[in-house]
Amino acid sequence: MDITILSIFPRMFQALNESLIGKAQEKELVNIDVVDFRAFTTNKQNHVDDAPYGGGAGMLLQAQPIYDAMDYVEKKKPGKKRVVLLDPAGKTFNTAMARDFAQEDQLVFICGHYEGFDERVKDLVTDEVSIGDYILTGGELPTMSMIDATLRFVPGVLGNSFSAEEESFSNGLLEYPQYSRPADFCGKKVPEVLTSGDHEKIRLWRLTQALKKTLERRPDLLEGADLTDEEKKLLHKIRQNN
Ligand SMILES: C[S@@+](CC[C@H](N)C(=O)[O-])C[C@H]1O[C@@H](n2cnc3c(N)ncnc32)[C@H](O)[C@@H]1O
Repeated sequence: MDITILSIFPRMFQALNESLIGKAQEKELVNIDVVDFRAFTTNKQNHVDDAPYGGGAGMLLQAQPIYDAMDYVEKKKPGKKRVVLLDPAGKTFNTAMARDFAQEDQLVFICGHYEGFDERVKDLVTDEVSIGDYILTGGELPTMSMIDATLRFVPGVLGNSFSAEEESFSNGLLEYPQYSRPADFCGKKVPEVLTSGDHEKIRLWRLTQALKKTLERRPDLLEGADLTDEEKKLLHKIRQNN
């Protein structure tokens, strides 16, 4: 997979050279390029922003440097691209989107700053995406979150290929509680079933806990979840006992 990031703060992406995403680049599972679109500005002062027509606070990123940076990317890497604009007014990023992005050969992220973009930049993009209902100073951190979440679904990126599928949200449920050694920590004991060695009992316990936790904390997830008959029965039981 090829990922290109358009940003005026390219150094922020050094974090992507660490940990599993760094290893994924070393293994050539993904190639990540950061293009500083300030390099494409045509004005002498190297400005990429200007005041909004009609007045108002703050400055907007101008269309020209971003259009020219996109032309450069297209020439360097021709082909179909998913172009994601970081925008608080966009669709909220989630696991389904991460899975979808992971299928693409070429992803481009355009990071905003200041008060955002000249509206005409939106003609270049396929998706406008937000990471939540809060405002950050720029699109760099949201881009890194999306890249991290997306690459988890690219085969080979995680050491254990099953782990992405077992996480919270991947099956519509929050993850069950987990424990590691020791079995008794300062009197806080691990639930007995987990040390029983009975795999079926453990599976059932985990599923029940995941359903309970989701019902308690995120009942909205259950509304859209595609539950199996077993999950429906367990959920019914949990609701009756509550
Ligand atoms: C200060 S914000 C601009 C906010 C904009 N004036 C608004 O009210 O929607 C600057 C840039 O940071 C990025 N950004 C900030 N919050 C974001 C979020 N929740 N999700 C995605 N991108 C965000 C976007 O690229 C945005 O253009």
